[in-house]
Amino acid sequence: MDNKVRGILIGRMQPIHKGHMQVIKKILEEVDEIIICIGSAQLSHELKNPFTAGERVVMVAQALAEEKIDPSKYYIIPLEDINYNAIWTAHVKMMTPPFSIVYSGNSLVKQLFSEEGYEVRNPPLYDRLNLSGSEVRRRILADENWQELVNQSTVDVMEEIDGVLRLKNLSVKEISDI
Ligand SMILES: Nc1ncnc2c1ncn2[C@@H]1O[C@H](COP(=O)(O)OP(=O)(O)OP(=O)(O)O)[C@@H](O)[C@H]1O
Ligand SMILES: NC(=O)c1ccc[n+]([C@@H]2O[C@H](COP(=O)(O)O)[C@@H](O)[C@H]2O)c1
Repeated sequence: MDNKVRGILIGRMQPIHKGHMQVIKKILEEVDEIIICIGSAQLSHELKNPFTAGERVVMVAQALAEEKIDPSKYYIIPLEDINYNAIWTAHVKMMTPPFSIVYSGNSLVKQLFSEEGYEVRNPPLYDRLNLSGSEVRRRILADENWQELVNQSTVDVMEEIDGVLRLKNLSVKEISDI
């Protein structure tokens, strides 16, 4: 198709946070273009996966714009899960521009792509104690400072979609379902 070196980063981005942003910048030092794949696109309105694929696309796009990352350097692709791990890499390949390097810290993702002969790189984890989607969601529910873990544009999108209230309602529902 062309001879650009592309890397792919797959994560649920529930929501995108400053750890994702740092790793995206690091990957862009190593490849011509990055494919940012928003995983488990079919999931939303769950405590672990509160935001829709569409909302996550907006959060990712606006955070990248806020960081002034050249839009010609990335693709944002939502990707649904499928039931069959053995053919998942083919599903990813079908839905994305061609890529040769896979960046992931997820052992299953690494195993599936290595078995298919892809080069797999383990990107560094930045301030992992604080920079994770789980910690952002925990702080939202605990009324702690989650805003410092994400870009200002993500705080703005959360406000637009009433994301804090959604998460709190989901946690009430989960407790009442027990
Ligand atoms: N702090 C971080 N530093 C660097 N990369 C990160 C960091 N957090 C996540 N990533 C990258 O994002 C990918 C996973 O994305 P995902 O959105 O699932 O992140 P997460 O923060 O671990 O989410 P959750 O806590 O909701 O499970 C990982 O494979 C890793 O490459
Ligand atoms: N069979 C499948 O659909 C399959 C297999 C491996 C990973 N995935 C997805 O890839 C993403 C990996 O992200 P994490 O590194 O955050 O777990 C998740 O959305 C996960 O569901 C899907």
